[in-house]
Amino acid sequence: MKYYDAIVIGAGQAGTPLAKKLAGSGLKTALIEKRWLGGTCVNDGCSPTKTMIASAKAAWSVEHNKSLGVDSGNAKIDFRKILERKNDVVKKMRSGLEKGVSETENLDLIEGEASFTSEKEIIITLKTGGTEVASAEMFFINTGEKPSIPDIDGISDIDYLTSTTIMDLEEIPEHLLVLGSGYIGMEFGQMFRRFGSKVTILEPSKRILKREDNDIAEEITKILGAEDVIIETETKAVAFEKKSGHILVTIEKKGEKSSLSCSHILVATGRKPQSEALNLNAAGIETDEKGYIKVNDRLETSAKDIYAMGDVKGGPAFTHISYDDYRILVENIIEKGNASIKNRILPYCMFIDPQLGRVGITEQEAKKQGLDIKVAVLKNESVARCIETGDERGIMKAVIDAKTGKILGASVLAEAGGEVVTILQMVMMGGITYEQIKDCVIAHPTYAESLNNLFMTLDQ
Ligand SMILES: Cc1cc2nc3c(=O)[nH]c(=O)nc-3n(C[C@H](O)[C@H](O)[C@H](O)COP(=O)(O)OP(=O)(O)OC[C@H]3O[C@@H](n4cnc5c(N)ncnc54)[C@H](O)[C@@H]3O)c2cc1C
Ligand SMILES: NC(=O)c1ccc[n+]([C@@H]2O[C@H](COP(=O)([O-])OP(=O)(O)OC[C@H]3O[C@@H](n4cnc5c(N)ncnc54)[C@H](O)[C@@H]3O)[C@@H](O)[C@H]2O)c1
Repeated sequence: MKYYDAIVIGAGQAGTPLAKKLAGSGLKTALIEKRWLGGTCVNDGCSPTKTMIASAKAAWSVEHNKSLGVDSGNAKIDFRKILERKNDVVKKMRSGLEKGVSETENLDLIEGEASFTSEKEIIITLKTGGTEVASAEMFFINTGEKPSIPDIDGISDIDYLTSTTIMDLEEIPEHLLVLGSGYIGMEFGQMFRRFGSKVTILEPSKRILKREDNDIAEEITKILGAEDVIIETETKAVAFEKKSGHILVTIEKKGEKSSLSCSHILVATGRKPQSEALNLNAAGIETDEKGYIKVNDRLETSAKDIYAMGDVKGGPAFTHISYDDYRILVENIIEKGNASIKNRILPYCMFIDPQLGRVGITEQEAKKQGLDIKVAVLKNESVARCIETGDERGIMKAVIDAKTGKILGASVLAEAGGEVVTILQMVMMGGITYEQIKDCVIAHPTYAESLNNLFMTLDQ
């Protein structure tokens, strides 16, 4: 048996930097990873998708540029090159992490799957075969999530794709049917449409992107509709059948059944925690009914000296949240501070084009909470920068506390929406009021300048 001061299970967005930091502080540390360093973000999530989305944007621009007076013919998609570039980006990022970990003193990387045998001990099923037992004073769990596959008649008989396997496809699907209109469904749907696939998105709910405001969802539906992405709401797939060369899907819309044929299916119906293999009961670690590890505001689990970080603890599943969990644990464990995840402002960006940058509360959520709010809304067709660059798609809005004038949340559906919303995030952090932004001198004609105009709408 090997003895450590700290064992980190899962080399995701929190696990890898935390293992390095713990080892750097003098603690004998082990990092256990069953697959690859970098976890979902680097290998299957943010980086590979955003690399491919950049290619899809380039393809779209070829056509769009014609409206700007630049005609470079028709876009020719070299899918092999797109995949090669994506693989190179992933490899480069992953090898940077491998180098960092291997050069860290006091840190052992053990490649295998960890499972608790008691509160202080784990067994690791090694990648190379065999097992190893290790014990530690402290454990940090960062095992992330994996795609959740709905139980639909015939699904196990078809070769459905997930967000992981779709990135290794060597051909562009002729007709991609996407189940689910969350971030994954929307990003891949638009991307493959731009590569030339026919794309149909099925969403059982009344509308797409339930967490977002209705006007934002409607605008996105319009934008994707203009690119011929077919979105069917209140529609679900109820059966699949493999036919020669295609998949026959029985769909149900408001109780009416019909069928459609497609070449590929992407299941993007949500993700579930990777907590089963951990045998959490053996360590007395409590989970919720879905298997997410329960933590308090300091990321402590129900078991003493065992912490959970990132997606596996439930809540918003984003790289920057997992990374912030790492920061909180460093502050509390190494620097003996008292950091908490309470009242953390939540920003995120959905990388459809134009991007949906989001921060804080939505209008629908504010109304649900009965807050006294003002809402500022501006269409991009009246933003100088958008008019000049020839891309007037989208809308921006902010939710404001009616009494204090402070910003509670914002949605920016625009080119560089993720960047513009970050300005509002900093405004929120600084407690700046909307009147101050309205009257702030901002360089003309930038996207940021539209924030003057957004808040001017409240004077009208
Ligand atoms: C297609 C896609 C696109 C995304 N795009 C974005 C984006 O643009 N922006 C954004 O902020 N977020 C994005 N996300 C979400 C983001 O990837 C995750 O929130 C982020 O990676 C944080 O994950 P994590 O640190 O909790 O764990 P992960 O990164 O998932 O890492 C967990 C690691 O633990 C390992 N592991 C699991 N169980 C065990 C075990 N028992 N023993 C040893 N190792 C184990 C896994 O192999 C994995 O390497 C995307 C996700 C997907 C799927
Ligand atoms: N840009 C980003 O930050 C980004 C990008 C991709 C993924 N992510 C992360 O990954 C997580 C998972 O994304 P996701 O899109 O898989 O999940 P999601 O929870 O965002 O969306 C899933 C969608 O599938 C629908 N659905 C459920 N069951 C269905 C069924 N049987 N058939 C059809 N539709 C069904 C749901 O109604 C929902 O709209 C996100 O919550 C996000 O945190 C982030």
